[in-house]
Amino acid sequence: MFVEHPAAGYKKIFETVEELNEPIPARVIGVLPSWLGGSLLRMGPGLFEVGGEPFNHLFDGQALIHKFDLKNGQVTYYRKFIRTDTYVRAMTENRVVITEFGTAAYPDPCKNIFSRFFTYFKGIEVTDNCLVNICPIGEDFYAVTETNYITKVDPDSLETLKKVDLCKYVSVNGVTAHPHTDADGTVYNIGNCFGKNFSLAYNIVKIPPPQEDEKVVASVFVPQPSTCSHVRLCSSLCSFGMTDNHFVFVEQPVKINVLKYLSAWSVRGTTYMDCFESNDSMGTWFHLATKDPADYLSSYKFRTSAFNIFHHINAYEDQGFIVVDLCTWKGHDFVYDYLYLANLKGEWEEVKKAAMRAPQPEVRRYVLPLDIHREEQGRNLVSLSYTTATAALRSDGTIWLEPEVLFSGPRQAFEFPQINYSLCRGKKYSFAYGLGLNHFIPDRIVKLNVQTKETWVWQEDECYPSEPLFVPTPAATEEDDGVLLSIVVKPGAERPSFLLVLDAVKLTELARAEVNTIIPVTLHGTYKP
Ligand SMILES: CCC[C@@H](CCO)COc1cccc([C@H](O)CCN)c1
Repeated sequence: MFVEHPAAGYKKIFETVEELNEPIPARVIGVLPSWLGGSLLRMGPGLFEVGGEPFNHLFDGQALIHKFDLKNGQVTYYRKFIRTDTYVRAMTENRVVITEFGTAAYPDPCKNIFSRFFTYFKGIEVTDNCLVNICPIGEDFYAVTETNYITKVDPDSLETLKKVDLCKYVSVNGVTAHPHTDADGTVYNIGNCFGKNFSLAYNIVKIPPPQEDEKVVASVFVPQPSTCSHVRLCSSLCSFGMTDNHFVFVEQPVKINVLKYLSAWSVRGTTYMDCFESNDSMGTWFHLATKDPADYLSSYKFRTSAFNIFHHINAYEDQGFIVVDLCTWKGHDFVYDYLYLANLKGEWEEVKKAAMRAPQPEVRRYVLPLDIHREEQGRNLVSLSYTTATAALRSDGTIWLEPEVLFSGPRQAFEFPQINYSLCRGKKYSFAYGLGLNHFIPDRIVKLNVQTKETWVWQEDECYPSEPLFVPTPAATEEDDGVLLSIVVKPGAERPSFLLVLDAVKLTELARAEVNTIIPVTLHGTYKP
């Protein structure tokens, strides 16, 4: 059923590399589509220790931006560290200065006992380590994590341009690394707001398309705080769904302990990971808001059994229902507990053992009925012919959801999902592309027909790919007429990394562009035509 990795070659994608001073040529094998001329931009961790002090978690390494330029069948590769405050200060002081997701910074050992003591009472310095994604916003590109800091980057020179504090524009403590972009260029995002007197909310943020020389200004779009399931805890949000007329966001039973988060790490060595706690009784809630006018629909109380969710695949409206496709991890234990580097860099038998205890991955379809008449309870309200997902009214006025499983394999996740976004975002669709995680180790690329459940796989021995990005063939009308781009690491090879170009219909290889350097793990990215 799944490939074994006893040689543990995957360790190499979690090791520090140096940035490049100028782009390096890649050796192209195969034939690149002549129309494919642009840049693949991706973010990931690239520095995994400072001054001999290792980072602990997958989301701690210092942000490294990667760029594959494709032009007239030629390919070059380039990468630079983002000059974030956290990176610059770590380089200057040769130690971990800013607390990262799973690694605590300690006061400067060179300072005297008093100044060290008082650093514990200074507000926390929230990290700007934008290692998760690179997103186009209007004409600009921002490297992002999930805190309030986003970093403007030049997509050609990879120079760091400007650090932006979203708190100056909207009341959010952070936004997801997965914004949605409308056909008219409007960018939407969602974030936690643990505002004044802890009025917890999930605020949806709207960044209008750039008018002439108007600054990119965000505004809070769904102002009313949504009733968080718990008064002091809000859920960690990683992505959300957007249809033609609605936003869908899932409140998962992994909560941020706001008191801990805002108490300035007073407990020595607190990290962001220490601020999460699982709620073992709420299950998982779905929330709906309308887009225009912006309004939170508090009467829709959708409930289901507990799961973790980081990545929405797509959501669309059909005959009065909202269809929501998700990459879930069953249960309320926090999946990020299994993403410490010590775990990901372990021996293969250890990696498999850890994954046995973890929440199990499953691609699921949930269907949310929009017109709820207070009719008899228990009846299935979903009347779509093509899905077995159900929704039933309960005596307490909530609506219990049961999913249709689109893909499931023991410790085989279909994750980092991508679609033909420009054609299908918010629309009824057929194809999702994903990175296959084998006991959390990325070792294959998968295509899933979400209507028929048919799958296609690209896999090669000792190869560790990244999230596959779909690029449509110009003027294509077929949903899967295009290519998939993925960065693959093959540690034993003479040229140990390559850009893989697959035909998206059957995942057949068109070309690969090999470079003689290891490219560490990348999380998300974008293709700039
Ligand atoms: C207690 C959690 C706080 C929230 C921000 C406030 O909404 C998450 O904060 C971080 C901090 C560092 C790296 C990250 C990564 O983006 C995670 C992986 N997606 C998230």
